[in-house]
Amino acid sequence: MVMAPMLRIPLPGARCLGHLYRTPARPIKHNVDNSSLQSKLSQARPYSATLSKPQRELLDRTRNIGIIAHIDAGKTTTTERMLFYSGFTRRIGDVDEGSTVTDFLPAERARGITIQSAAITFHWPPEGTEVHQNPQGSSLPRSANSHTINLIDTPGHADFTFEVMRSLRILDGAVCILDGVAGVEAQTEKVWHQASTYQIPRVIYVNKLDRDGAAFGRTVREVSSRLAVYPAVCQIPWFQGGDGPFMLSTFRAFDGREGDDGRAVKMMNLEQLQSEEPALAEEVRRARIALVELLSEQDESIVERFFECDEDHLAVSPADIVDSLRRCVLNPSTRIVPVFAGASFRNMGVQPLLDAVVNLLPSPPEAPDPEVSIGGVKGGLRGLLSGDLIVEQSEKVSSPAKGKKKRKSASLSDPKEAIAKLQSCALAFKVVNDAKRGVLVYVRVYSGSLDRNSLLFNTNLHLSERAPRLLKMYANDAVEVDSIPAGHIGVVVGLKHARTGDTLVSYAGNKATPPEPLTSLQLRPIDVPPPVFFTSVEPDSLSEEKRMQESLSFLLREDPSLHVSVDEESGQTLLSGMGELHLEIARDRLINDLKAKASMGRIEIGYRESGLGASNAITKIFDNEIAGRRGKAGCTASVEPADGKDVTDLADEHTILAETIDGNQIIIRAPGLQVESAAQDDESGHILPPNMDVTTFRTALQNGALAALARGPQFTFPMHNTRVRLTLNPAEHLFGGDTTPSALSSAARQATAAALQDLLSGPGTAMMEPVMNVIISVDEASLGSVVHDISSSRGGHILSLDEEIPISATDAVGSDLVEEPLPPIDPKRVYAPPDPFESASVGADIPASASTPRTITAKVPLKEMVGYLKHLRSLTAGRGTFVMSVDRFENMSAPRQKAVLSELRGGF
Ligand SMILES: Nc1nc2c(ncn2[C@@H]2O[C@H](COP(=O)(O)OP(=O)(O)OP(=O)(O)O)[C@@H](O)[C@H]2O)c(=O)[nH]1
Repeated sequence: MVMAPMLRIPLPGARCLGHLYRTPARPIKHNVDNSSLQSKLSQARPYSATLSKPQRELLDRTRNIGIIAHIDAGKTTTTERMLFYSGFTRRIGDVDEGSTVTDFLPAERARGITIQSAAITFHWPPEGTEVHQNPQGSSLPRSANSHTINLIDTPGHADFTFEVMRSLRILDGAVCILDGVAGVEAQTEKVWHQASTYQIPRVIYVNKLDRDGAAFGRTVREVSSRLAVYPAVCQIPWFQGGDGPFMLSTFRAFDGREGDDGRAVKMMNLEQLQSEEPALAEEVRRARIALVELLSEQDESIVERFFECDEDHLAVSPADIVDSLRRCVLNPSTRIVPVFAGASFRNMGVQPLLDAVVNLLPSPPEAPDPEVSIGGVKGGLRGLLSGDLIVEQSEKVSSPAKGKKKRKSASLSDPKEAIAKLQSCALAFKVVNDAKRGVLVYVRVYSGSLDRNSLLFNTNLHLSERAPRLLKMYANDAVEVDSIPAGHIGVVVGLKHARTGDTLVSYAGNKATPPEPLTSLQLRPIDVPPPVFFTSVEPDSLSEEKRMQESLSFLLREDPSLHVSVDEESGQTLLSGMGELHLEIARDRLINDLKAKASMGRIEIGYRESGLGASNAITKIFDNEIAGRRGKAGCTASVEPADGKDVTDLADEHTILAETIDGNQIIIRAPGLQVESAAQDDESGHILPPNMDVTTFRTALQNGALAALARGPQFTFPMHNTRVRLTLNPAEHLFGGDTTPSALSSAARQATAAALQDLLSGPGTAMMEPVMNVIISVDEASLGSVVHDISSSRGGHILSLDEEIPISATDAVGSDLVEEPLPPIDPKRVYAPPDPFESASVGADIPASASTPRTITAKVPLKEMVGYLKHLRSLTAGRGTFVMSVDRFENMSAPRQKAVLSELRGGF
C-alpha cells in the first residue's frame, strides 16, 4: 500500500537557539590549582597529544558502541546483519535457528536471548573502502571511509539490569532499537534512562517495520512523549504497492527489495523519486524541512547555512544536515535524537544505520568524560589527568570523617605526583572462560596504553597482576597485540583475579602497589544491587566439592552480581542473584558450560532480618588455636537499626572504617591506636600488631562482622539495614604477636553475633522482604483490570499512571549522575510521517483508543510478582509487559511474617 500524503504544521518557535533545555551540570567536586606539575600531568592525558597521525586517525575512526533495547526488539538479528554487511560473516546468522555469532554461550543459543555482553570488532564500511576525495569536490561523510566498530551487545532482560549498567558505562555511543509494533516499552524507557545517566549519545532504530501493525509515526511520537527527547526523523518507511517496505533516507532515496540479502540497493535522488513515487517524494520534502527546522532550534551553524541558502530548507545540503545532527547528538543538552527505520530480518535499514553509527556517534576522544572516583573525590577522568580535579591528601580512614582534622603521614605521597605516575587505566567489563584460550578479561582502556607484561593494580581487589598476553577479539577469533591504547577495547589473557567491573591501573616505578591515592581510582563506579533470590548448590559427591567451588568462584568473577555464601549451621552453599532467570542461567553455566557436577535446589526469595532497636555493647575476647597457631584478640560490638544516616557522617577521628556493605553499615573505631608507620616511634601510642598493616587489620575486623551479619538471630536470614559498631580498645584487645588477623576476625564475629543475639532479649527482630519498583505497560482497555489486580490481589501500591519512569535506588547506581527529570515534550509539536492507517492530518489530536499505551508504576512485594508475566499476559490479551527492580527491603507485618514462614516451612 502507498501511504497517503499529509500536511505538516511547521514547528512553532523554530530557530530559538539552543539554550532552552540545558541539563544541570554534573556535580563535580574540584578545586582548580595551577601547579607546576601541570605540564607533567598533561602527558598523562587520556588521548595524548603525542599520538602519531595514523594513531590519531585510528582513534578518530573508532566507535565503541552498544545496542540497547527491549527484549526481542531485534538486537541479535540486527547485529548479525551488521556483521554480514561488514564482511565479517559470510552468511546471515539466524536467532530462530540458533546460529548467531554474538549469542555464543550455549545457554544463550538455547534460549534465544542475549545474556552476556559480547564484544565484537568489525569494520564499516568494510576495510578497503577508502575514498579520500569526492569527485564533486564537496565534503565527504565520515562513512566514506572504513571505521573500526567495537560493538558491545548488551543484555535485554530485566534480570540483567546490573549487567546492562556495567556494559553501558564503557560505551561512547549507543543504538537504541525499538520494535515498530510494540513502540517504546517499559524496558526501553528503563534502559534509556540508564544510558542517560552516563550521557551516552544515541540514535534510535525502529525495527520490525515489515510486521503487521507496525507504526513508525506512532513510535516516533512515543519517543518524544515517553523518552522526553526530540526525534529527528532521518528515514521514512514506505510501503510500495503492498510489496513490503521501501526504505528511504531523507537525503538520498534507496530501494531495498525483499528476498535478497539487502546488499544490492538502488539509489535515487529526489528528482528521480519524484517521477517514480511522487507521494513519497512529497513526504521526503516535509521530513527534510522538519529536520532543518528542528536542528535550527538547537544549532546556530545550521541557521547560518539556512540563511545562506536563501531560507530554502531543501537547499541546505545533506552534508550540512549530517554535521548539524552530529553536533546535536554529541551535545546531550540539545535532546535531539536521530531516528532511523528498518526491518533487519528482511535485510532492510541496517546499512544506513551503520552509516549513522559512523557519521553521528562519537569517536573515543569526543565521548563524554568518564566519571571517576579517587580518594573520596568524584569528577571526570580528563579533569583528573589535567590536574583540574584535585584529590586531597589521603587519610588514614577509608571513608574520611567529614570536618575532622586530618593527619598527614610522612609515608604518604603527594596526590599530584602520584597521578602523574599513572601510565594507564582500564575497566574490565567482561570476564569469559574460553575453552581454547582460558580466562579472557575484556578491557576498555581509558588513558595511556595498556602494554603487554605491564603490572596491573586492581583497585577493587587491591592486588597486582601481570598482563602476560593481550588480544584484539573478533567474536571467536583473536589477534595477539603488544598494547591496547586509550579509547580501544581488547582482551587481557592470563589474569587470575580480575573480575567484571574492576578498575585496573598501571603506573611508573617498580613498587608492588601504586602510590596513594591511585590505589582508590575507580572508573565509573557502580554499586552492586542486593540479591533477592537464592538457591542452594550441592555437589553430587564429596569429591566434586572442590570442582564446584572453583566453578562458582569463576562464575562470581564473570558476574559479581551473584553472591555465594555458606550457611554456617547446615554447611550448605547458597547462591543468590537478582532474579529467577539470573539464577537459572547461573545453573546452566555451572552445570552445562563449566561442567560442575552439582545440583541446585529450589529458587527462593531472599528474605532478610533486621533489629527493631539497639542492642547492648558486648565484649568478646577470642583466645584459641587456629590452624595450629595461637590467636588472641578482643572486640566490643553493638548493633542498631541504620536509620538512613550517611555512614561517613558517623565517623570521628578514631574511626578506621565506616562503610555500607551489602545493605548494612560497619563502623570500626580504634581509639588511641597509631596506624601510620611514622607514628610508631611514638611511645605513648598503641601500635598495630607486628607484621600487620592497617588494611589487613581493618579487613579482618570487617570480615568478622560480615560473617556474623550473614545470619540473623531469630529467622536465620541475613541481617539488613543494621549498623554494627565495633570498638577495639588497644590496651585491652590487642595481645602483641598473638593478635593475628584470624583472631581479630573471630573476635569481631563473636562480638557481633552476641550483640545480634542480645536483640532477642530486648527489642527483638523482624523479617524483611524485597519490595519491587514495578513498571507495567498495558493498553487502555486492560488498564482497569491490571490496576485492580496489583492493588487488591497483590498488596501493591500504585504510585502513578503514565508518568516518567522513576529511577529506583538500584538503577541509579552512580546516583550522583542521575539527572533531574526533563521537561516533557508535546508529541503534537513533533514531525512524524503518517502511518498507513492514519488520516492525512498530522498535528491533529491522535484519538485516544483502546490501544493507547498506558504505564502503571507501582511498588509490590517481590513474592507477589513471582510468575506475574503469565498472569499479566492473560489479563491483557498477551500485550502487557513489565519491568521491575528492587526498590528496598521492608519490614513485614506480624501476620504476613507468620504466613510467609509457615509457607516456607511447609515448602521444605
Ligand atoms: N518480522 C520481523 N521479525 C524480526 C525482525 N527483527 C527481528 N525479528 C524477530 O524477532 C525475534 C527476536 O529477535 P532477536 O534478534 O533475537 O531479538 P533480541 O533483541 O536480540 O532479543 P534478546 O537477545 O532476547 O534480547 C526473532 O524471532 C527475530 O526473527 C524484523 O525486522 N522483522
